[in-house]
Amino acid sequence: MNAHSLFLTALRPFEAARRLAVADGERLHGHGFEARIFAAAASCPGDFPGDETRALGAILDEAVAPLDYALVNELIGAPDDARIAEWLLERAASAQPHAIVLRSAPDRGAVVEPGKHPLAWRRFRFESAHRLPSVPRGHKCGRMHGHGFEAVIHARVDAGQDAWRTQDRIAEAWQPVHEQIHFACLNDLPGLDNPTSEVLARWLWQNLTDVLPGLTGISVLETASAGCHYDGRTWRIWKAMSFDSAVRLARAPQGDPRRLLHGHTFTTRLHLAGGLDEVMGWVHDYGDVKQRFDPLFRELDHQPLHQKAGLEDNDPAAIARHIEARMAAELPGLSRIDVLEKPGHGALLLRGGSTRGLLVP
Ligand SMILES: Nc1nc2c(c(=O)[nH]1)N=C([C@H](O)[C@H](O)COP(=O)(O)OP(=O)(O)OP(=O)(O)O)CN2
Repeated sequence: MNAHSLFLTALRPFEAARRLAVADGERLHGHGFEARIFAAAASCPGDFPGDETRALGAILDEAVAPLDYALVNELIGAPDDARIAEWLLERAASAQPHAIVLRSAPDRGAVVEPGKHPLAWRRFRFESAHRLPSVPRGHKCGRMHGHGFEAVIHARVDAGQDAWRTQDRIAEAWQPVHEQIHFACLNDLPGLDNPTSEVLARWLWQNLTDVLPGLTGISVLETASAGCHYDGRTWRIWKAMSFDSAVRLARAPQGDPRRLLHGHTFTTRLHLAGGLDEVMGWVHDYGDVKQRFDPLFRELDHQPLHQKAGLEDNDPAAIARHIEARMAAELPGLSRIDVLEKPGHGALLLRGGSTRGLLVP
């Protein structure tokens, strides 16, 4: 376990107005923003073991509070997404954040990490058919089918530039690609005869890298629960599964409601990193990840976790460790286990300690 690192994440929505000097003038407008923080578990001690995610959420809440129902320009100059995220990074300094991810609208936002260039991101949807020709006979993905795919594209914000300009550059670069893949059968496109998420992510990279300087990563979300991230060199795939469980935090002090029996709809995302199997065109079949997780899923779903041997602590970090111990041998390439107890709040256990790709999508 020594080489592993444990991160926590918390999320806080806020409503705010801002004026931005965008291409067509400086207009007052409003957003339903969402700020997400990532920090090493060691830097956000809680009041008791298992309280760390709440403690991180409290730091983020305090950081965000002045922006909620406010005019952002009164606090931050030229408040594009990256500058707001940088401001929050400073205000949440007590958690020594690894990063802040800001979403100003469902399809755009920025990522800031201390000492690094901010990134801007855009999210796009395309409606496409495909079939995977190499899967074994009877595999459902061998049939012609389709998805409402999504892609999330990250690119570096140039020094001194506004993040919205990078977001616009991403959209401009995306448009010609979108015209090829939206309302199309992916298998018909040159280079996409085996259009897995991984092959599609690489194909998008090849099509975007020359026209989008500063491109850092492409995520392809094939379904709501499965997707992959490609950074031009390596892939990371994930499969998400939800389980509904009864829990109690036995180490919470008397009077804390979390000491009482309660419950959560947990989401776990199992990530696998590696190269492509050149025949299958994938790192590992999403369906197989789900299948291998199934025995453990049955032990967690609709179960009282506080009574489960080896799972005396029921907080997301403890559950992530439990999943890691059970799944590491089952899934070679398992690189990360996320356990969220509600959307945006939970633990991320990185196997091997590398934080590459921690923040996306
Ligand atoms: N590593 C990959 N595995 C799979 C890919 C892929 O592109 N890369 N593609 C498929 C299929 O196209 C399939 O439609 C999506 O997979 P899956 O997550 O298994 O499908 P569901 O969302 O329908 O799964 P649930 O059972 O509903 O969770 C297969 N594998």
